Amino acid sequence: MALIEVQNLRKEFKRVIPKTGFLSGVRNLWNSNYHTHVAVDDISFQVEEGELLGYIGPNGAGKSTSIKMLTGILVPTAGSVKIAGLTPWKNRREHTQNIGVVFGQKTQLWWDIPVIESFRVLKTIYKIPDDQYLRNLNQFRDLLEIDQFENTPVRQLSLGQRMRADLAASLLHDPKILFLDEPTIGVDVLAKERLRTFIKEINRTRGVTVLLTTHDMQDIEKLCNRMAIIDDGNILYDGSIDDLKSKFGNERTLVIELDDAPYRLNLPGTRVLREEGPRVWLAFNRDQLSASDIMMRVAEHHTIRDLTVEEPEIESIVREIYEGGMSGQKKEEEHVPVLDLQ
Ligand SMILES: Nc1ncnc2c1ncn2[C@@H]1O[C@H](COP(=O)(O)OP(=O)(O)OP(=O)(O)O)[C@@H](O)[C@H]1O
Repeated sequence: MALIEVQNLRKEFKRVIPKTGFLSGVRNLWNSNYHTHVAVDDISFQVEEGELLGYIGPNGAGKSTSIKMLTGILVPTAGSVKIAGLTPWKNRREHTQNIGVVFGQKTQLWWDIPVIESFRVLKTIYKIPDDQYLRNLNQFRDLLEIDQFENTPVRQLSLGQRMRADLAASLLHDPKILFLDEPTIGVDVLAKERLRTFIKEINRTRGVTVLLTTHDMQDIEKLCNRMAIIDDGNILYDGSIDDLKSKFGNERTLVIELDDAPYRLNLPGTRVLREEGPRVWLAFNRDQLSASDIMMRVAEHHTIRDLTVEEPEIESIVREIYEGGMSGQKKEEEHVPVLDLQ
């Protein structure tokens, strides 16, 4: 049995349709006109122990609502969730012992007390034995260097420091599963790298299963081997990043440096993305053309000094899926128009 089993999960929110006009403020107090908003429509997936799953989607797709149901904060309208055999919103106490949660936008720590005091409060709440607490604290001092700021109140920490403290706090009780909702949001490049290294390390060494939501595709590329793309409350894609690239990322870019300016470089099946002096970036569909075909055609008119083939960026594949859904047909028509050879 998988560690996380989600089946036909659905969440509807009732929203009041506001009354307008005379005394609307008062009349809205007794307003019983609702419309139903479907935040999560019908989601099913499974996560095996030790997996690191990226859960991504555009704003409003339903990611946070899903995470809130998986952590037991929200009760779904329909569907089922079993995590380590428990139903999160029914077995909240036992479930809380199994999970750690970090919301990048909101700290779980107490704002006005030093970080280490927050940790002590958590030690009491989770009934963490002394030896386990000290072992974990020392490891986090080592890996996250929290000793540099553990006596500082949370409100005085930088965002990167706060995220390190939140991550450490979420793991003090040795949870099996870690839910990370945008853990790198707003932090600088170096701090992001440090957080990613830590997440990878605890997944590798402790076998912690991680479900990560993020808008940063670098997080996904560097951390996850599997990703689920969600939009409008439904899963559009669930699979490996390599599969996503090979199924949907059939566009490659050939960067050619010529001896002269790329005059008359107008080849069927390619699209000029950029020109910079003697360099030109040509997009092509690798199912229809090969880099060597293009090279030969270019060599008929120019002397080639250098060339490289760039793989598709996961960022651009995901952007295309957000914009055009999963239809490969649409993407090909839009992105690789056939040009006439001059
Ligand atoms: N408590 C609520 N009441 C009414 N509608 C809600 C509530 N919470 C979320 N929604 C709506 O449900 C939809 C999904 O929201 P959700 O926060 O899950 O999206 P998200 O994928 O996490 O977006 P983002 O990337 O912007 O955080 C949105 O349209 C949102 O407005």
